[in-house]
Amino acid sequence: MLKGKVAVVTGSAQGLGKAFTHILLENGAQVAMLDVNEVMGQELQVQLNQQYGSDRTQFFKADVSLDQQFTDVFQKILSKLGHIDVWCNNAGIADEKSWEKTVSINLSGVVRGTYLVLEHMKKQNGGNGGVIINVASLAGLGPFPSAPVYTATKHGVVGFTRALAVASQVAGYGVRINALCPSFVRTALIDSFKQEDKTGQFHTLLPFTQSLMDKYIIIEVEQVAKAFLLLVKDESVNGAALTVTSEGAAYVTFPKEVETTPISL
Ligand SMILES: NC(=O)C1=CN([C@@H]2O[C@H](COP(=O)(O)OP(=O)(O)OC[C@H]3O[C@@H](n4cnc5c(N)ncnc54)[C@H](O)[C@@H]3O)[C@@H](O)[C@H]2O)C=CC1
Ligand SMILES: CCCCCC(=O)CC\C=C/C=C/C=C/[C@@H](O)[C@@H](O)CCCC(=O)O
Repeated sequence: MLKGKVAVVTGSAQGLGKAFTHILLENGAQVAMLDVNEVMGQELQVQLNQQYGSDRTQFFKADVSLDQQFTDVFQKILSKLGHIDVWCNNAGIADEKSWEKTVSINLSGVVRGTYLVLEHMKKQNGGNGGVIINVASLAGLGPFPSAPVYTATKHGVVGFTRALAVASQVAGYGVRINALCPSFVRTALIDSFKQEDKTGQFHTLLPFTQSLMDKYIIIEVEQVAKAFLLLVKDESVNGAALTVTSEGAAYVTFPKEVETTPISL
C-alpha cells in the first residue's frame, strides 16, 4: 500500500508513464505527472481525477532536457506536494536522426531528474530516503543495431543507475535506485520508430528491426507496470536491472568480472 506516498513520473501523458501512474494511483499514492505534452497531460489529469478522486494527481508541463525548466517544475512540485517518495525517470524518445535530442532526453534528462530528487531524498539533507526507478530497456543490456544512439543512452542509464546505487548505499543516502529494462512494448514509441524521420540512415534495417520485434514479441504496458510496482515496493532491491519480456520479469545477474580473451601485443 502506497497511501500517503508521493510519486513523480516523467513522460506520464501516455504509454508506459501513463501505466505507471495508473498502478501508483491504484495502490494509493498521490502522483505528480510531468510531461512535455501539455494537452495530453492535462486531458489525462482530468480523467484520472474523475477515476481516482480530485486530489490524487497533478500535471506539470516540463521538458526534461531543459535544465532550468525542469528545476523550476521540480521546485513547484515540492512546494505543492511537500515531499517525494518515489521518482520515475521514464520520459524518452527513439530518434536516430536527431540523435543529440535523444541523448539530451534519454540520458541527460535521467541524470538531471535523478540528481534533482536525490538532493531532496537523501538523509544527509534531512530527507526521508525513497526510491528512484530509471526506465532503460533491453537495449540497455545489449546492442539494438538499428538504434545505436538509443542503445548508447540506455546503456548509460543502466550504468549510471548501478553506479549511483552503490554510491547511495556506501554513503548512506537511504535512497534505492533501480533500472527497468523492458522489451518491445505496445506504445506510440515503437510505432514512430518505423518512420524514416526517426530511423534515419538505419531505415534500411527496418526488416531486421521487425524481426527483432517478432522475436521478442511485443508486450503490453500493464505487464511492465507490474514490474515497476515491484521495484517501488521491494525495499531490499537497490542497484538492480529488472527485465520485462513476453516470458515475464527477471533480474539481470551482472558478472563480477568481464570475460576477456588475452592476446599477445
Ligand atoms: N515502448 C517500448 O518498446 C519501450 C520503451 N522503453 C522506454 O520507456 C520510456 C517510455 O516510452 P514509451 O511509453 O514507449 O513512449 P511514448 O512515446 O508512448 O511516451 C513517452 C512520453 O514521454 C514524453 N516525453 C518525450 N520527451 C519528453 C521530454 N523531453 N520531457 C518530458 N516528457 C517527454 C512524451 O510526451 C510521452 O508522453 C522511454 O524511456 C523508452 O525508451 C523501454 C523499452 C521498451
Ligand atoms: C529504437 C526503438 C526502441 C524501441 C523501444 C525499446 O527500447 C525496445 C527494446 C527491445 C528490444 C531490444 C533488444 C536488444 C537486443 C540485444 O541485446 C541483442 O540481443 C540484439 C542482437 C540481435 C539478435 O541477435 O537478436
